[in-house]
Amino acid sequence: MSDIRISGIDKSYGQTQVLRQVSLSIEAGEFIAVLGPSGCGKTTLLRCLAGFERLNGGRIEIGGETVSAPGRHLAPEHRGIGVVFQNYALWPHMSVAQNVAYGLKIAGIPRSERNSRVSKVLDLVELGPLAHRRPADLSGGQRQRVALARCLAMESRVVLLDEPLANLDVHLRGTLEEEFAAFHARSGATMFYITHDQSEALALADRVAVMDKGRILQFDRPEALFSQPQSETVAGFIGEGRVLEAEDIRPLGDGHAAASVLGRPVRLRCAPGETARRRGKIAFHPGDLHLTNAAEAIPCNVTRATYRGAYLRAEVMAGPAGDIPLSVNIAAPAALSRGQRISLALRDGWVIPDAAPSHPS
Ligand SMILES: Nc1ncnc2c1ncn2[C@@H]1O[C@H](COP(=O)(O)OP(=O)(O)OP(=O)(O)O)[C@@H](O)[C@H]1O
Repeated sequence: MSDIRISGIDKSYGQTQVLRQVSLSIEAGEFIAVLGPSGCGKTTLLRCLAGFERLNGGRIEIGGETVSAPGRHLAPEHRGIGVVFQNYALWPHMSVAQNVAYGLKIAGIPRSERNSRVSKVLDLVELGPLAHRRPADLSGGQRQRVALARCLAMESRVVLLDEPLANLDVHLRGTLEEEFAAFHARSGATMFYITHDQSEALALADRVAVMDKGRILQFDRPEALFSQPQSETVAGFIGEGRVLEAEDIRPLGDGHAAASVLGRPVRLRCAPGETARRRGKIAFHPGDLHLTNAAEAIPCNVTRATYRGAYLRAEVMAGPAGDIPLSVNIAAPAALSRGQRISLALRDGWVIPDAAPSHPS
């Protein structure tokens, strides 16, 4: 079994602490993504897991075996891990087949078995006809598939992917997202995918760890990150999330709470343990705001309206003082113009828990 337990790891380079008490518990066969802005420590976390870095504290176990801990450091080649780097790390002087075979050769697999494994995995990733090409004569997507074939050939039970779609065009990214999902289904490997692109993370992963400044803020299913963020940072980071102040929050006992937002009564979702509070923060998305004629709506002034095909995107200034910027998507056909007064109703939102745990794991 290739479950991964990362427990309270710290990593510093000189005086700079890059990872702070990072803990993640990943089930065997799970596809998880680590999502965070540039410089938050994603690659460092991957390098620690792969064994390219030693820890300053904490422990990493893979399949029940301690691979990193104080006084213990298992070499990368003994961790049963495959890594797909952004630049694919292919040997330029070797053919596709030789690149895939190389790890097997180093591991001492006899030639006949090597050859049969290589041709099998190249067929799986549909590169059989290109087996004799050099990496320089392949497209970016094909090189990516060679890197995946290498993990398949090594029968890696854990595959780490470091921003594998960066630098590729939108069309190819879509195709390769499907490729990763298919690879995961076929291999049953535990996948650890790092990216700063939330659409990739949300589309591919069973669970996503949101990381900022060397810490894990929340490790959850994509839907939970979107609809039940545990902190303002996560709320603002996922899906154009917006955070606003709410007053007089009163839980109703059914997973909802009544509150006042921008001086208007609203009904929101909340955590089961939520208690009555005078003030708090709420999270919502542009799609939660709707045009309305209701008397209790939020008055707004349109500052910009942009045609987006299926909907019109409006930027408005809202609230009694007209000083709160909001974004709203209005279903087509719609016509709005700058300076127009409209009324919006907030139909959904989430009360951000007050004292958020760092993450559930
Ligand atoms: N070998 C190193 N020596 C010193 N500092 C380092 C080293 N490697 C990384 N850092 C620093 O650690 C921090 C985290 O870097 P890391 O590459 O892990 O971030 P990241 O989230 O992967 O960023 P990106 O998405 O830009 O690759 C950065 O401030 C970086 O400058």
